[in-house]
Amino acid sequence: MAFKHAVALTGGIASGKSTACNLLKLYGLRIIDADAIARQILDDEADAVAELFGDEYVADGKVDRKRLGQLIFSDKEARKQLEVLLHPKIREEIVRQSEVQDRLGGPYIVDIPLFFETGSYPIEKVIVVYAPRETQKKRLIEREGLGEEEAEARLNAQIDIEEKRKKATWVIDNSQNLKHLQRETERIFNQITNSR
Ligand SMILES: CC(C)(COP(=O)(O)OP(=O)(O)OC[C@H]1O[C@@H](n2cnc3c(N)ncnc32)[C@H](O)[C@@H]1O)[C@@H](O)C(=O)NCCC(=O)NCCS
Ligand SMILES: Nc1ncnc2c1ncn2[C@@H]1O[C@H](COP(=O)(O)OP(=O)(O)OP(=O)(O)O)[C@@H](O)[C@H]1O
Repeated sequence: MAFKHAVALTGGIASGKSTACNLLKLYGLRIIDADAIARQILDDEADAVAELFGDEYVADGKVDRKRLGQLIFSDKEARKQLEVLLHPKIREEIVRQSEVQDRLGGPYIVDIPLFFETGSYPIEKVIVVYAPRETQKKRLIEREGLGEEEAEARLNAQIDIEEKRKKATWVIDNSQNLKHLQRETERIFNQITNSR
């Protein structure tokens, strides 16, 4: 069963999904945030994380996200293990929240960074927040203080942004400044509401 009123929002790492969602919120759209759900679930799974990867990844009962990020973006096998632990639970919670929002009617946004990678969400309309790979990399390095190599590893952990762009129902172009992103977001908000 597809979620009739849902619009998925995805993109690449640091392409501007959260920034675009904050702007869409200003138009009154409801947002389900997969990263926030994933954060909560990871905290609940601290014991399992320690068992899988070692006690050094947990301090005072909380997962050391920075340290875990360094591991999982440089080690494909570890990333797979973390995904096997978290993704079914993340999916379950997103589906639960989408059922609630679908009953309320639409449209509403489901911000899922790995929408195409997981391929497991019954949502037909998809916004891709687009910025070219080099721009993603620059913003990622600035935001996280990463080195070039670490940023490349994070980009390589996802389907390339050009591929995602081709599969979009709508593209929000975030290759320029924030003023431009505001105009893009308004344009897509109008298209979402007019397409119904
Ligand atoms: C590894 C973790 C602890 C790093 O935390 P950190 O605070 O540094 O990053 P944050 O959670 O803000 O994620 C930033 C971005 O990284 C990308 N990302 C996260 N996990 C993955 C992954 N498994 N594969 C590819 N990209 C990923 C997404 O674009 C996400 O938006 C965290 O990303 C995590 O728990 N990942 C596994 C859960 C997951 O797959 N989340 C993606 C959303 S469903
Ligand atoms: N148009 C823009 N111009 C300059 N900086 C921007 C622009 N859009 C977003 N940024 C900055 O780039 C970084 C990435 O943006 P944001 O956090 O919204 O991306 P994201 O896709 O949600 O990232 P992630 O995949 O890591 O969750 C942030 O530091 C944000 O402030």
